[in-house]
Amino acid sequence: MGAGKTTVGKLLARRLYRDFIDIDEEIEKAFGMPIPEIFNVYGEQAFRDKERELIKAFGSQPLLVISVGGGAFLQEENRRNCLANCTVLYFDISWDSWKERIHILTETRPLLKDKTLQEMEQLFRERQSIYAANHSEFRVDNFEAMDAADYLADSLKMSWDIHAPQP
Ligand SMILES: Nc1ncnc2c1ncn2[C@@H]1O[C@H](COP(=O)(O)OP(=O)(O)O)[C@@H](O)[C@H]1O
Ligand SMILES: O=C(O)C1=C[C@@H](OP(=O)(O)O)[C@@H](O)[C@H](O)C1
Ligand SMILES: [Mg+2]
Repeated sequence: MGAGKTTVGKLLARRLYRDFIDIDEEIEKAFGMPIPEIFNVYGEQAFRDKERELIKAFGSQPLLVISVGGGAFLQEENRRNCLANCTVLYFDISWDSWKERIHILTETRPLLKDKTLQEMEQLFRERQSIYAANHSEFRVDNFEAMDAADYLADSLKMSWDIHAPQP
C-alpha cells in the first residue's frame, strides 16, 4: 500500500487510452462509505469478500488498467484470476522510501492504524514474497508518478510490439 498503484495506474490508463478501475474505489462505491469505515462497520472479511468479487468481475474484462489494493494478493483466488486474465505489474518500493510515505497513509489505510514502526516493517517484509507472483516488476523508488507512467506505457508498448503475432 502506498507504492503508487492508484496514482500511476490512473496516469498509465490515460497514456494507453484505456479506462481505469481502482478496486478500492469500487468497494467504497458498493458499501457507500470510505474504507476505514467499511473496516469499522462491517469488518475486514466483508471488505476482502467484496474485493475478491470485484477483482473477478473487472479482471476478466479486456482493455482496462486496474489497480488492486496491496492486500488483494493475500488471497490465492485473486492471484490466480489476475495472473490468468491480466498482465500483472508489481510496484516494488524499498523500505526506506516507503517509510517516508507512511505519514500520508495512516489515516486512510486501516491496516497501518495503531501499528508501531516495527510492526509496519514486519508487515512490509512479510508481504514481499506474496508479490513475487507477477508478470513484471517495477521499482518505483526513483520515479515521479508521471515519469513512472511514461516508463510503464513505453515498456508495455514495446513488449506488445515485440510479442505481436507476425502476419
Ligand atoms: N511516484 C511517486 N512519488 C512520490 N509520491 C507518490 C508517487 N506515487 C504516489 N505517490 C503518493 O503516495 C501516496 C500513495 O499513493 P497511491 O497511488 O494511493 O498508492 P497505492 O494505490 O499503491 O496505495 C499518495 O499520496 C501519492 O500522491
Ligand atoms: O494492503 C492492504 O491490505 C490494503 C491496501 C489498500 O489499498 P492500496 O494498496 O491502494 O493502499 C486498501 O485496499 C486497504 O486499505 C487494504
Ligand atoms: Mg490504491
